[in-house]
Amino acid sequence: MRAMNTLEIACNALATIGRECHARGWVPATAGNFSARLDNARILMTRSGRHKGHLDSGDFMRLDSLGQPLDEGTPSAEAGLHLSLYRRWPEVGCVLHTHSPRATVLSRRRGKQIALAGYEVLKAFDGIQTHEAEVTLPVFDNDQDIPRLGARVNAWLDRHSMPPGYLIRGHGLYTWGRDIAAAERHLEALEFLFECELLANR
Ligand SMILES: CSC[C@@H](O)[C@@H](O)C(=O)COP(=O)(O)O
Ligand SMILES: [Zn+2]
Repeated sequence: MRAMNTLEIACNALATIGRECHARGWVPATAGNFSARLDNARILMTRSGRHKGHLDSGDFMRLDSLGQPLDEGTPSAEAGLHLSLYRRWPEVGCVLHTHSPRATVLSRRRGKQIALAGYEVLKAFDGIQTHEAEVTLPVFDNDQDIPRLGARVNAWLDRHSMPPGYLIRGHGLYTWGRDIAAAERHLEALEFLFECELLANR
């Protein structure tokens, strides 16, 4: 049997994450977008408007590091937010954006950031070895103008160390990792922590 190439492996892995996220209600009604770094020059990105629970290889396209399409079609409307993260951190290999009810409700309830502290599951994040830790997620007001939203995100990231993700108010979560598995782990950990925060502050 022929071995799968990097592109096929990434498409399959992101499609699997899409199915799992859809089953959990985290990517309703075509919401969300996913990407993975293929190599130094190319990013694999979901096409705009595709249902993330039913992704196949035709639902992805490749972009160069500046966001120029390398395949025909229209990439995610939020591709610019993904590309900024890849440009900022060469070690980032995958970016996942989801619209879970928990992330949406929590982002509407709180101020400009959410602090997560004292949880064992914080150890799911790279570099954290104890529950006696705190991570802070910024919350940005939503904006349909993605370059303008991206500029606000970048201004915050310029002044802080890498968070495990960020929330967009009333919209959803962006998270990432050094590879697809790490980004998925961060997504699951953050969703668990969001649920804990909501349960604790009903
Ligand atoms: C179902 S509305 C969701 C969109 O507005 C957007 O926020 C989103 O996550 C998906 O956009 P897409 O262009 O398909 O990547
Ligand atoms: Zn979205």
